[in-house]
Amino acid sequence: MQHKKLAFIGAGNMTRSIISGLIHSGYPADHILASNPSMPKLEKLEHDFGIKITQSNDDACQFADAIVLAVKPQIMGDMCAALQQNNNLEGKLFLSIAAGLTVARLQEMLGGAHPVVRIMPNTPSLLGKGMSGMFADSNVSEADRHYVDDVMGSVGETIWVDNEEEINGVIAAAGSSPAYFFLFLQAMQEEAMQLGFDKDDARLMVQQAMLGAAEMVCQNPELELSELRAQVTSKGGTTAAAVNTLIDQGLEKIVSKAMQAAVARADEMAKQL
Ligand SMILES: NC(=O)C1=CN([C@@H]2O[C@H](COP(=O)(O)OP(=O)(O)OC[C@H]3O[C@@H](n4cnc5c(N)ncnc54)[C@H](O)[C@@H]3O)[C@@H](O)[C@H]2O)C=CC1
Ligand SMILES: O=C(O)[C@@H]1CCC=N1
Repeated sequence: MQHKKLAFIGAGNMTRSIISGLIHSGYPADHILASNPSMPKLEKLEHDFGIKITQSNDDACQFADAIVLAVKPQIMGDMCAALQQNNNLEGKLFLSIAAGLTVARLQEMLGGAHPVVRIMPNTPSLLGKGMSGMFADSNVSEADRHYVDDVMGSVGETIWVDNEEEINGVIAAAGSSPAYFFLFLQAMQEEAMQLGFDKDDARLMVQQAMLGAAEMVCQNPELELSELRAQVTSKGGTTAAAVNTLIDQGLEKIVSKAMQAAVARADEMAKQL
């Protein structure tokens, strides 16, 4: 992997996840810098990964060849305005992980047609099990696309989309979706407790079932998901009773509506921000 000087502006959950992956894949710590207004998260990053830290976004900008914009979408405008006012941004590559901010909007915020890659990662990146969907602006070079693919590949799987609107689909399918699974597990844990198990046993059962199911999905790419389901479902048995209830109660429609709501919210954020 190419080792550009890489700065993260905003040292929150996603920044920590990506830095952790980079360090574990051998990216030199002295080529990574994170900036944040307050010190505690920075100090933890410095302690855990040996990276450089600063409370000044301008210092971060001056250090870097590539800059990850990793603040909440709502504060991106003010942050970028200060960045472009105080620094020469020519020649820098920008990576944005903010939901709902288009490349055009980001370039407006940065005050020029700088090369921007939009990335939609997810929190399992923290464990190296992330999923990132990416879109590159037309003025991002092939070498820089490879670089960004390597960066995000250090924390999980990557795909590229050709049309920027598809990033909102990535949000629905991967960025937000860990939360859907957590909700499903939470509902299962609660019902297992109703069935008489204590909280810990209830959690152990549902989490282990999900882990095993996920592994089966990943290790059998040639099998359709419906086939894996069929393998558990004995005719006239207990699984059929449960799965038919989920289908009859409209699970598939609910999932579809939930994902559409995520896309709609991303569209709405793109108009507001
Ligand atoms: N959490 C998630 O599952 C995902 C988050 N994202 C995106 O990642 C971005 C960051 O999200 P998180 O890491 O979850 O948020 P977070 O709240 O954990 O981190 C944001 C950090 O930015 C810092 N910050 C605030 N103002 C700043 C400024 N002016 N300059 C520098 N740093 C500043 C905050 O102190 C905080 O440490 C967001 O834009 C979000 O849309 C994208 C995909 C998944
Ligand atoms: O909820 C959000 O807006 C962000 C983007 C995807 C996951 N978290």
